Amino acid sequence: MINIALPKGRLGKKVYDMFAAAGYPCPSISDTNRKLIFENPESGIRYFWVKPSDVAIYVERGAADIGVAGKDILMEYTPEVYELLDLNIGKCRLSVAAKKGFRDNTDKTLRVATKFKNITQQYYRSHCRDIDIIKLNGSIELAPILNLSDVIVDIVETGTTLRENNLEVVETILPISARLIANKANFKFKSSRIEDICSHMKLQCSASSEGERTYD
Ligand SMILES: Nc1ncnc2c1ncn2[C@@H]1O[C@H](COP(=O)(O)OP(=O)(O)OP(=O)(O)O)[C@@H](O)[C@H]1O
Ligand SMILES: O=P(O)(O)OC[C@H]1O[C@H](OP(=O)(O)OP(=O)(O)O)[C@H](O)[C@@H]1O
Repeated sequence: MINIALPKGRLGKKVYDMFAAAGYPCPSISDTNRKLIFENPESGIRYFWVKPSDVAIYVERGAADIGVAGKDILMEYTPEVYELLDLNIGKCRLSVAAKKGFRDNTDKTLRVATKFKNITQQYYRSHCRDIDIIKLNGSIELAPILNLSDVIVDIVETGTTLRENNLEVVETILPISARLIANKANFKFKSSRIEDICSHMKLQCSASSEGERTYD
């Protein structure tokens, strides 16, 4: 049996559709009821719906053999997993953004609101810039508007949230996409099965590429 952690939410359906098209469907799967585990005994595949930021934990600890997580999550939490494949979906960027016209041109400690504490710390350390991190869990764009922070470090996909709140990208830190990851020990025990899944998924990546997005 191969246990696969799927991210709930905006990535979930796209990711499952890729697995199904790659030859690993699970007819009973649904994201509209409260069931979390779905099994296809014929193909020996079991899917779990997991909170996106938790996928890497399930995989790292072996509760799932493989799973799909955004590069943002992998960079932030650096789980001990194998990153097998860039699925080329869930494309976005992690960016520094601020109110239109903001310039970081004083020596004052910069106040940065973000969900991504570790990436933010690393980024500003590499720029030798003193910062005060304000850890938020959502609606990050509110922080500079209400003067809770000077800038934010957050995900930008279409740019709509920034635009509708009169913010703009200052700098891009990291391009992001969804990655297929595997538990290190389970990969050894189940290598032929997992490699098989990986190569079938790879064919889907090239077949169903989202294409290049244009950003603001
Ligand atoms: N517009 C976007 N906003 C956030 N994440 C995005 C976006 N576009 C693509 N992604 C990718 O999708 C992944 C899952 O995002 P989603 O918003 O579904 O989860 P989340 O609500 O941020 O996760 P959690 O509930 O675990 O905090 C992100 O980790 C990122 O890699
Ligand atoms: O560039 P866009 O297409 O507008 O997407 C970016 C927005 O989407 C995410 O928020 P999410 O919808 O996950 O809500 P949140 O504020 O609760 O994190 C992200 O944190 C940005 O706010």
